[in-house]
Amino acid sequence: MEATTFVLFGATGDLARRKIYPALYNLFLDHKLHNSFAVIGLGRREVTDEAYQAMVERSLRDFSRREVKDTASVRSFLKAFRYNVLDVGHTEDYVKLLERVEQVETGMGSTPNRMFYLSVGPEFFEPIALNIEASGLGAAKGWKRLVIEKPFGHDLQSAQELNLTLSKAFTEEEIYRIDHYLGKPMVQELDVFQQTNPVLHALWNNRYIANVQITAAETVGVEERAGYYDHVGALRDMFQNHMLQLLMMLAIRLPKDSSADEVRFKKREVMEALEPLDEANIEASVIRGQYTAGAIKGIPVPGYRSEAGISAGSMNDTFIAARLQIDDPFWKGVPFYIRTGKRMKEKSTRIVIEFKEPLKQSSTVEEDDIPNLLVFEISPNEGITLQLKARDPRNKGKFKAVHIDFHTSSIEVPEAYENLIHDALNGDPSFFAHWNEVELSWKWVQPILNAFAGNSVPLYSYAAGSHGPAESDQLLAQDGHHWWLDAPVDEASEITLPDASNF
Ligand SMILES: NC(=O)C1=CN([C@@H]2O[C@H](COP(=O)(O)OP(=O)(O)OC[C@H]3O[C@@H](n4cnc5c(N)ncnc54)[C@H](OP(=O)(O)O)[C@@H]3O)[C@@H](O)[C@H]2O)C=CC1
Ligand SMILES: O=C1O[C@H](COP(=O)(O)O)[C@@H](O)[C@H](O)[C@H]1O
Repeated sequence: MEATTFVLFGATGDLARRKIYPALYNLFLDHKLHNSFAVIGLGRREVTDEAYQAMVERSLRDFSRREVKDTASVRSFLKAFRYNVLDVGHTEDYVKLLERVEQVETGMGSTPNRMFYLSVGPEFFEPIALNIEASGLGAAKGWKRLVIEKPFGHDLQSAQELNLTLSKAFTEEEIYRIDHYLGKPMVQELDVFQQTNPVLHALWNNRYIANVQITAAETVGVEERAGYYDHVGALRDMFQNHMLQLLMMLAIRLPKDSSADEVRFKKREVMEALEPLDEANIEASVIRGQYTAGAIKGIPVPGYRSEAGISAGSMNDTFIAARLQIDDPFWKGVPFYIRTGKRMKEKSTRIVIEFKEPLKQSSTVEEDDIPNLLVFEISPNEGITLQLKARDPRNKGKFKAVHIDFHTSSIEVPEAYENLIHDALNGDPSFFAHWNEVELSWKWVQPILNAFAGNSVPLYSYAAGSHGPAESDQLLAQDGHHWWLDAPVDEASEITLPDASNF
């Protein structure tokens, strides 16, 4: 870790308060911040340094996963925070910012390494990057890095344009594109499990795996974000970035101790091997859904079109499920089923790997079908479960499922933003999205965007509190598969593996 000036655009915003300050605080408590570490928060509001520090402190109390009680350490942490007024469009504000940054760096007596964190709306990414370059803020003796939040573009063309503009001020090596799913501890473990466990390594291919199911289900609706979400939908908001990143992390085959460059190269290979969809036949592989009124944990909730700020005739997707195929020697013939949606039965992000049954004659789902599954629980719970089919000693001729479980408590593991900010401060890009991945993701998604825009794909409805449209079940059923581990509707929302019995 080196001395760093952390220049935070959007310092008074929601993301900064909910994620960035708590993450920095936890890094501070874990002695992962350099002694010469300063934050300069920016926004249009007139805020004194003291008021800014009080706001940061409040955000720790409201959102930190750790109890904030040791006032001496909180005070010591807050000393690093200063605030400057800056309106993105005012070039003179960048000149004032440069003066402040230099003053702080001189005070610390440190090499001026600068991390510019853009926690602002996407319409500001380009002007900020260009003004950093024009004002000289980016010309310090030390390193400079740009951390950029999603969304990275609205479609393929706008993403390419954004990247071109950013590249006028920052090289690819200096750009850290945040995809917070890549910061989730279990996602960071995926390649390690596969690389370091000979059993998993040997099974990680189309000879043994029947299908892979990736789910990110949310119980929340559009919340306060109608203006953003109604123009974006589940495809852009979750699928193009988080879901495809999960697919890449699961499907890459890496040699042990791979470098960041190798990880990114292999992810790119996965995206290049993803079979493109035929725009004229998107509905064969993609299910688009929108929630109607229903109940979440027994509490009635309105349908999407009745949410505040959503137009009555909105055709926006709040759910998407898709079948993807990777055309490479390891994965050819293994369907990857991906789904994500708002207002679903439970909050759960997980990957389920279903293994093939060597002796099974037919591919249809049988009554007492007990599959061999490997389940990665990513959030909100963290854990891994191996479900094995075994003989039931009390019930001759029958089988039962046995489970090998490993689960951690959420207090024990760092949050995604802690991992990511720590990596960016250390110059480790392994868990950030490289431009190649982002561009290939948009390229793969673009025919679906076009089909949605032209309404050539049906928009199926699903009741809030369900597992999505019935057609998403059909997508798997036609291949002889079904989604595993969906919690029964109208029962507790905890996921329970069927017939759980631990060794
Ligand atoms: N909130 C979240 O959970 C997530 C957010 N993101 C992304 O992070 C980014 C920030 O989101 P969020 O914090 O929710 O947004 P907010 O609207 O809560 O905050 C926006 C911030 O930008 C500042 N700002 C707005 N206009 C200007 C301007 N003209 N010049 C300078 N500063 C300005 C605001 O300060 P002021 O009003 O004082 O100028 C405020 O600090 C977005 O790109 C979003 O997509 C990504 C994932 C999750
Ligand atoms: O990026 C986003 O992610 C959240 C879901 O994140 P999670 O960590 O809670 O799974 C989603 O609610 C939001 O719409 C999207 O922009």
